[in-house]
Amino acid sequence: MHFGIIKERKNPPDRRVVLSPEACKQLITKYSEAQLTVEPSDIRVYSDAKYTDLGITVSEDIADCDVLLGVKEVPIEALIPNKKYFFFSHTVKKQPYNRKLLQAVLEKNIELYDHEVITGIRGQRLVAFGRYAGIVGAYNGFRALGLKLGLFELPKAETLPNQKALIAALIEIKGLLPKDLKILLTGKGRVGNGVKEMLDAISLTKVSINDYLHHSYEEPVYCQIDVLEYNERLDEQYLGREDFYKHPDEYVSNFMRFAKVTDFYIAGHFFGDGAPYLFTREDAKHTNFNIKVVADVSCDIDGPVACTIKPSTIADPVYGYNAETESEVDFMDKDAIAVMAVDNLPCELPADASDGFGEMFLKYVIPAFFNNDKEGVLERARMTQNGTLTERYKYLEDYVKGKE
Ligand SMILES: NC(=O)c1ccc[n+]([C@@H]2O[C@H](COP(=O)([O-])OP(=O)(O)OC[C@H]3O[C@@H](n4cnc5c(N)ncnc54)[C@H](O)[C@@H]3O)[C@@H](O)[C@H]2O)c1
Repeated sequence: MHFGIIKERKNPPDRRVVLSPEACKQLITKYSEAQLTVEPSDIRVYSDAKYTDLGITVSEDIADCDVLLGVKEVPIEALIPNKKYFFFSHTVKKQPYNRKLLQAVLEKNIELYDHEVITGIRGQRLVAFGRYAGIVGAYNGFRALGLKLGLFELPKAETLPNQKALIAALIEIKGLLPKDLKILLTGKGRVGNGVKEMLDAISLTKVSINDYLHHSYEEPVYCQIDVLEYNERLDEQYLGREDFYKHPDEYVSNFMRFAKVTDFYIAGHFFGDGAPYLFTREDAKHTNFNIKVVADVSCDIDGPVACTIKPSTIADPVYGYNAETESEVDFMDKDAIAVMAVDNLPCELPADASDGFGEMFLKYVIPAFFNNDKEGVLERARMTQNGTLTERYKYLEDYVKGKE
């Protein structure tokens, strides 16, 4: 089996890679029958030399590879026919902007395995960047808070080398945070726990929901909540999280009790179809609404977190939302809520994100090539084969044909 690490070609440039030099080394050491070629790249976070230093082949010639590994969508003209490809195709939700890409994959007889649908037997995702979105999202949130309140200026995350450096920068400004700051975090998945990792790394005190809602503190504190804390059933029964996932229409938001006491809100939840908005534009107008800074890692636009009216960019990460006029304003305006809603946060931490992703890929995906895919990992992630959609992805047929 000959693996190829492809050069990222999408714009804006993405510096991440599926396998770091160290991960490549591990792969060829563990599987003597594996071959590996890395396509040269001048934007990748790890230089070509870092690969060659470890004895990994770097070459423009990847025509002999069987399996090509990338992160972002591969431009159609760069797709090599008859190969197996792994990348984020952003087609599984029928995204209109990638219809042509999936059509080209089928025309070129490519076997596409999308990272987003690499799952375990119970349907859980096995490889993802969410943790890194949480890590950078928390950092960027503090950066926005410092600017908004005029308290401190943190460097941009992308200028720092790794998570350790982000933590060190936050520790330096910790003493400048408002003494009574209350931070709310929604979500307990990959993103939510990535955020939590950062809050814990700077030793912020975590408090219970009851204490968060009813007590005042003389130090910054945070509270992490999940769906059943920010929603409640219309009939007030408690039926567990699965019930919420299955019947979101039977719930209403219970978020305002938190919004009344929160200064800085970090959104790290997943928002499912049909779930109640956490807070609406009307809620944000309420005199009791206290949130001044939002780091929206979830980043659902014009929906559950009403002040997220657009995604922001790494270059210009913070904008302001005026609740009264429901419009974008300068985030430094007195009445503006400062919103950080960068939708490609892991790109700001390309080395750590690549290292972490590669570890998961080595652990969960690579073995499947050598054990006859005994866990079904490849089978579940294979979207196309022999020029057609596989059974599991047949629901994309009308999308591919341009009918929806
Ligand atoms: N801004 C970025 O750069 C970036 C990067 C990665 C992920 N994200 C987004 O962050 C969000 C969270 O991702 P994650 O990887 O932490 O997800 P996850 O599946 O690991 O965690 C999901 C969390 O949301 C809650 N949740 C609420 N409604 C749910 C539902 N209907 N189904 C499942 N879980 C539900 C879960 O209880 C859990 O706490 C996603 O919307 C994702 O698109 C953003």
